[in-house]
Amino acid sequence: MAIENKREEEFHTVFSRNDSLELSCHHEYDPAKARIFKIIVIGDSNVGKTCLTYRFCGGTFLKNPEATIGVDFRERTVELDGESIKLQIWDTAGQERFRKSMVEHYYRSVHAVIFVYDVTSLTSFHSIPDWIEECSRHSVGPLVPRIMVGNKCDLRDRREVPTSAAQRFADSYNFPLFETSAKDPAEKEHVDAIFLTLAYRLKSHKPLRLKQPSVSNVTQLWNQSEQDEGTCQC
Ligand SMILES: Nc1nc2c(ncn2[C@@H]2O[C@H](COP(=O)(O)OP(=O)(O)OP(=O)(O)O)[C@@H](O)[C@H]2O)c(=O)[nH]1
Ligand SMILES: [Mg+2]
Repeated sequence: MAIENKREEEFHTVFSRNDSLELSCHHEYDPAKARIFKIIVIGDSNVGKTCLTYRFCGGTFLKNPEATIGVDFRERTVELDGESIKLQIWDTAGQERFRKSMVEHYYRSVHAVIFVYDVTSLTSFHSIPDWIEECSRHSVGPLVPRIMVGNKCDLRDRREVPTSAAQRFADSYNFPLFETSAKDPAEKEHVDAIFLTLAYRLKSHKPLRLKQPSVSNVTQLWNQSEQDEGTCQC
């Protein structure tokens, strides 16, 4: 299914700021209902995790977000090949003091992990190994898909993390890499595509196959195309 053809009405979005974790710590399969997948979004404070998840679930750029405390839950149900898939997205806190009591919950029964850095912050990029390490420490299995997202591509003049360096790093972990902007309206579909790529991956339980190192272009992943000379869409 092409992203471009996806109709807005196929999406059902629910927002919740929810202190209860009970809902979120299991994965159940019921053919009568949407399958639920838990995706955690991890990375330094201020990289744009909240704005990215809000962009995907709400379709707009969240102005003046506050630092996330603990976790914010967002959900979006998508229809993929006739099946409803509910993506339950855990927008985690980047600040240590706001996350320390929650970390165990973040990783429990997680189905996919999105590591986010800010392309204008080398520091946030250099933190990614620490986030990967935290993930491993919490027994997230090797088969749980992980992707990397470099956010704030709209700030072209302030870029500190070259695509080539990020791509080399991502390749060394065998993670697909995406660069995007939660802010730039022109990137809306790309943000959708990043999450939907994961959704397809989770639905099919097949590994993402990247034919050669490149900044991942979702359509290529989608079609498993032989010609994946992907470039940043920013
Ligand atoms: N220019 C630009 N600014 C962005 C983008 N995404 C987020 N921001 C800004 O970056 C700041 C931090 O965004 P958040 O989404 O709150 O960051 P976070 O990673 O959730 O931070 P914590 O909740 O503290 O972990 C805010 O001022 C946003 O407006 C983007 O794509 N481009
Ligand atoms: Mg946040």
